Amino acid sequence: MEMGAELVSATQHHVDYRCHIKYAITSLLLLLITTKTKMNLLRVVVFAYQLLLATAWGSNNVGGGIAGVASSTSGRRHYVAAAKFALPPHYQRSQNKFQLNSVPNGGGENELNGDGKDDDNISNTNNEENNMTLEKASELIGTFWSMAYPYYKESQPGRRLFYGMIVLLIMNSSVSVAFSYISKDFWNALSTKDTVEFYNMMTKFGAALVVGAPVAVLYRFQREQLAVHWREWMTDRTLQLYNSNRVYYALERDFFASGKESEGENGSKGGATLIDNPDQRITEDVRTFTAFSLQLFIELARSMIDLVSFSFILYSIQPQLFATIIGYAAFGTVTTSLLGRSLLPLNFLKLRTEADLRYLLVRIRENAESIAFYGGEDVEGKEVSTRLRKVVDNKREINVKQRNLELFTTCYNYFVQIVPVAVVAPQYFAGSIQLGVISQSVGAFNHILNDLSVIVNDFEQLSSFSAGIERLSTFLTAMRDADPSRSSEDTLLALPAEFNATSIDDEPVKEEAEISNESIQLNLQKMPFTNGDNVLMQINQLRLNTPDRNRVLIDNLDLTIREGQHLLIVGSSGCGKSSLLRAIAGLWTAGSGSITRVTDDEVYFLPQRPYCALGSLKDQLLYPSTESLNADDYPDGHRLSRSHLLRQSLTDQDLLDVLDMVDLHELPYRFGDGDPIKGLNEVLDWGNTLSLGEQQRLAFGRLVVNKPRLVICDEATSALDVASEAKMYSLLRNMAQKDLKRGEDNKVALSPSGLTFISVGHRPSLLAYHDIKLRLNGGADYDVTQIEKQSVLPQSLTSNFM
Ligand SMILES: Nc1ncnc2c1ncn2[C@@H]1O[C@H](COP(=O)(O)OP(=O)(O)OP(=O)(O)O)[C@@H](O)[C@H]1O
Repeated sequence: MEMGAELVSATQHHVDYRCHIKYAITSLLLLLITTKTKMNLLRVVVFAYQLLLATAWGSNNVGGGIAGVASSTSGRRHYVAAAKFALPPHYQRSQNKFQLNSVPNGGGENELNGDGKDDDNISNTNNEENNMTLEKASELIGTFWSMAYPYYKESQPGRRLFYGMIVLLIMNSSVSVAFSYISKDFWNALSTKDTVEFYNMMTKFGAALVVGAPVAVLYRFQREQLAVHWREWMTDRTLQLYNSNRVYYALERDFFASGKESEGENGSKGGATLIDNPDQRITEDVRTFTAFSLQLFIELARSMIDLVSFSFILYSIQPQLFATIIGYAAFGTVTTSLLGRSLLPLNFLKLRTEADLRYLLVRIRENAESIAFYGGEDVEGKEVSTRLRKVVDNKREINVKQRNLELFTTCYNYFVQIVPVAVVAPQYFAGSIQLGVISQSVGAFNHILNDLSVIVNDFEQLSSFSAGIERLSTFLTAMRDADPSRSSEDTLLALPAEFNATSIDDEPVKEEAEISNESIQLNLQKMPFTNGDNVLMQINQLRLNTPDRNRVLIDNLDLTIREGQHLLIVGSSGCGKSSLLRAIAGLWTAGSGSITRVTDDEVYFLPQRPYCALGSLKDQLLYPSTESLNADDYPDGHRLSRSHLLRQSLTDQDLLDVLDMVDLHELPYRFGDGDPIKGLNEVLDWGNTLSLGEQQRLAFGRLVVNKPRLVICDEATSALDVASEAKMYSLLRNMAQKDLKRGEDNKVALSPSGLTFISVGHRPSLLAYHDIKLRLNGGADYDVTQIEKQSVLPQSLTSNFM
């Protein structure tokens, strides 16, 4: 029962004798909360509550109200304290202790700074930097604040939930206090054998239960509601930042280009912070951050109230005990911090080694077929064992550190029983105080120590939490750095000014995503950007490096693509054909020169292996567009991007026609058991169901639906036979010419002013569909030629589409 549990919990609090700088953290946090923000309401509420408590004690004035409280609580405490002497020396955690459960957290020192230091080796970080200095602690609190505050600032439902929780927290604490009084009087009545008072207190207890139980339940419910809402908001915000301007790609590109993946390392390279396992940061780290922050806040708020009250009590009983408690707490804090400091990087490693192991297993699952064909189980199994070994080694090391830490904390906890008695014993022997005062002193001393005991009690969890804060902030900082539309002045969770930056103005948008000196300048412009000439893309003095900047793939490239001029890029394998397309897409930015092209919504890239999204066959055709965007489908505060709304409304029959155009007319019949509409809406793992050739043809169908002006194909027909390839390119040429002749009167509307395509490929048959050929020979060696007239499209292959 909740109330009973509160009583037991309140009692256990007195037994949980461990110390620490909750003073420091509490005051810093509350100082921040009350000064850095305008949370006057919170200040007023806390103050009012303290006033309420003081008034309550004043009205209960039996030989001094406050001493009365001490007396009433210390009696219970004394029993339990005595009982604890008989217990084995281990932590006795109260119900409300922070719980990270098994969710690991971490943040490597090598990552934490984000200052470009190439301190890759995590073990090297186990040094001075791991000490929790005051400066670092305040920096940490600042970081914590920058991640926690935006939610409460921006989300109105979040604020409502928070204030509701504060009110219920205060009510809940008041209920606990009320129960402690009722309990005191109850036991007094029992000890004095006052039958009338005993039954009177029984009645009061029942009445208090009727009020108190719902309050306690509602308080917990409100807390959970807030935790869920906060997590949802923060995860969604993190995801928005992750998806904005292809930040997710930039992070992966830098991480893999650094070669860290195979080494399982982390760190920074060329000024960019390398991010391992972003998926885990978005899910686990955010969840732990929000959940633990709330628990911490609640614990601190409670402790603050407690601390103020009982400090007063202790001081009024024995002033010298006050000095002792501060000294004892300081001693415990320093020693625990020294003994436990190596847990911080170990906790970071724990998170990463587990994530690396999981990542490998996911990779094996995704590539199951290839591995099975190769019979590569043994090789994969060896790598799994290696990663598992790292997980286990790390856990063993943590166990050893924890053992050492617990040796100290256990002794420390035992000593807590003796210290206050030792301080007041001389006065007792001198006959100036009674035994009861000693019991009061021990009770109040223990109570305060418990309030001060965050670090000793929860060092590992706090260290995990602080590592988690740093890990998350490193991730948020890296995302900010990787987003060209955000500046280092932006707060960590601020959405970019232009979400999914795609220029709709006549002025070119300049994207300079590279952090180091040189980067390719990508200018996006509404087309046509050269009057009368209809230039779709212009490349000037392009030098293209690999992301690690170790190689120059293309140098001094100048190229202009006009509307209707279809370009074929050829060259030997590895010369940089696909890389050029990546640069055009804005994915690779290492190098110099400029690329000016039409805006992203006018361009469609067809990779060699098309991506099949989760969803129906219809969704595959529409990808990446969607028929509607509804704000209700997204969490509170989500900013909707409009750039991928379908430009035209298409009926199911239109989509069946599109499938027909790409020779996939039987697909919806096959998957809909004869009913094509059913087949269109069938949800399957299409990437693993369709053959690569079918997927490539489906990708051509997407062009019809999405109506781009510039199509860029990277070996997009490699899995097709020559006849099918001809059909796909005929469709492209048809789309390029049709509208120029006829306007928009087709059943399935096509590009309003034609379509131009650029292809990369090896097959000579491709020459027939293109007008210009760019041959890359490596570096600055390239040539651009007109394709000979004899490479005409065979009529037999195109007649279906013209
Ligand atoms: N992430 C990367 N980091 C460093 N080098 C890379 C990266 N990706 C590709 N490369 C290298 O860049 C070079 C060009 O690759 P690219 O994919 O552009 O070749 P390609 O001309 O398209 O070859 P193919 O015809 O075989 O597809 C290759 O030597 C490749 O090894």
